[in-house]
Amino acid sequence: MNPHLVIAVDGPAASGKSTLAKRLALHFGLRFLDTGLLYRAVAKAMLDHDLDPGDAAAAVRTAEELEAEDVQPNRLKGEAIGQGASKVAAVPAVRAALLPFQRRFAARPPGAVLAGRDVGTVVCPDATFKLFVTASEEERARRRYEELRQRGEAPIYAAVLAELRERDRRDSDRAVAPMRVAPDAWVLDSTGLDADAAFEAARRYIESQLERRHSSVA
Ligand SMILES: Nc1ncnc2c1ncn2[C@@H]1O[C@H](COP(=O)(O)OP(=O)(O)OP(=O)(O)O)[C@@H](O)[C@H]1O
Ligand SMILES: Nc1ccn([C@H]2C[C@H](O)[C@@H](COP(=O)(O)O)O2)c(=O)n1
Repeated sequence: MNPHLVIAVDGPAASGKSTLAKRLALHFGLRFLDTGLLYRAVAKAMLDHDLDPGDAAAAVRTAEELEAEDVQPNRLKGEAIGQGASKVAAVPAVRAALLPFQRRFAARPPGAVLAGRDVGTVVCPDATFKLFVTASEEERARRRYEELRQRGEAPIYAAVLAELRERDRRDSDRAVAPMRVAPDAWVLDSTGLDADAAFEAARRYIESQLERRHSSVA
C-alpha cells in the first residue's frame, strides 16, 4: 500500500508555489489545496458586503461563516483581494477558523499537496515533505506583471513590485503563523528556473528522499 504523503509547499507571493504544488499533486496522484484561496474567499466576501478587511471582528465572523461555494479560484484573483486576504490572515481567530478544514484536507487519503505560507510550520508540521519556494522580488514582480498582462490588465511594474513587497512584509511580520522557512524545509530558489525546471528539481528532490527513506527501512 502507498504511504500517506503530505507535501507542504510554502513561499512568498508569486514565487510559483501553487503552480509547482499543482504539478506535484498530479505527478504523485495526490489532492491539491491552495490554502491562500481560503483567506482570499474571506476577503472577497467582506469586500462584496462593503466591509473593510482590516475590521478584525467582521473578518472572524466572515471566516466562521465561509461556505465551500465561496472558494472558487476564478473569482478570487486580483490584487485588492490579495491585499485584503493578507489583512484578514493577520487575525489569529480567522486563522483558527480556517485551520480545521486544511488539516482535514491533508488527512484524507491518499494524501495531499498544500500550498501556502504556514503549511510546513503550522497546518501540517508533520508533513512528509516541506518545500519553501522562493525567487527574487524582481523576478516575482515580473511573473505577476506578466500574469496580469495575460489577463488583459495594464499593470505598472513599479506598482506591482511595491504591492508585492507590502504583502510580503505583512505576511512575514504578523504575530501568529508568520511566513517562515520551516527548519526542516528544502528551499528551492526558482529565480533562474522556468516552471518546468522548478517542477523537475522538486520532483527529483522528493523522489530521491523517498528512495533513501525506503532503502534505510528495507
Ligand atoms: N518557475 C517559474 N518561472 C516563471 N514563471 C512562473 C514560474 N512558476 C510560476 N510561474 C508563473 O508565475 C505566476 C505566479 O505563479 P503562482 O500563481 O504559482 O504563484 P504563487 O506563489 O502561488 O502566487 P500567490 O501566492 O500570490 O497566489 C503565474 O503566472 C505562473 O504561471
Ligand atoms: N497558508 C496561508 C495562505 C495564505 N495566507 C494569506 C497571506 C497571503 O498574502 C494571502 C493570499 O495568499 P495567496 O493566494 O497570494 O497565496 O493569504 C496565509 O496567511 N496563510
